[in-house]
Amino acid sequence: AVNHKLWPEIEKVTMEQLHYARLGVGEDVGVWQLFAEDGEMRMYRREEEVDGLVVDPLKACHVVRGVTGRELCQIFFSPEYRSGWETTLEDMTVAETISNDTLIFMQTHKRIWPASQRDALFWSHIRSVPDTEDPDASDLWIVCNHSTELPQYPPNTGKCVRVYLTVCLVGQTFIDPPKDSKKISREDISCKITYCSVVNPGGWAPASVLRAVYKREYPKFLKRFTSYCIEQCKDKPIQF
Ligand SMILES: O=S(=O)(CCO)c1ccc(-c2ccc(C3CCCC3)c([C@@H]3C[C@@H]3c3ccccn3)c2)cc1
Repeated sequence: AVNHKLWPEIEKVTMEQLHYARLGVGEDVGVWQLFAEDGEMRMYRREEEVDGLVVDPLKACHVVRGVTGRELCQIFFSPEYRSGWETTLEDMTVAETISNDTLIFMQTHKRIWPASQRDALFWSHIRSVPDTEDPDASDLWIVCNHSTELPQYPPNTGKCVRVYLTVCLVGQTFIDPPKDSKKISREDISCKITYCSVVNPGGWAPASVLRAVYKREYPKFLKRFTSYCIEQCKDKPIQF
């Protein structure tokens, strides 16, 4: 994929998102508001508008037991699992396969009344990176989704308004070694997740409506996604 014309952007945005995800909510610029909590899940947002459109950045931290960062990111990245966890999807197609770790998705999301229906066209890239801060720690896995353009999918031509998004999901595996050097099992592993998203709704939608949608949909999405991963992985050999 290194010779693809999008590669410089993919490299830049993915590494920027990795840095951004690793900033704690205290270290980041701007004030994060905790707006949802459920067990180990903490969901923060910042209220931001661009041209009068709500584009509230979102950052969610969670810990999921029994799956690795690699397994979690592979499920988030792979098209074949998406309909199992992305409940707001009406349609999804892989518009281009750039390489085995980089795809371009065209997705139509279900209409969320009273906003008009949205679609999203974005490249999606998965990679693992060594943890620079702690060389003993396991690799970080990241999936980065970033809006892009393709001539065969011009925006705002049909019924849907095109959203513009940048999303990342970062997973890091932690192993709690079992006693007397038994084989590591799923009870001994957990995964720390950071999910970041900025979604520009593309066309006008009332701020109050969008904020209500975000408040309702994001916690639901992350809970459903993580339980889906646990379900998918539980009877399979661990992929570190
Ligand atoms: O992480 S992903 O890459 C996973 C791949 O699917 C992703 C996540 C979210 C979106 C998304 C697209 C549109 C909208 C809105 C904007 C105006 C009307 C619809 C929303 C709103 C925030 C709410 C929402 C949040 C979570 C899940 C679905 N819905 C979210 C797209 C992709």
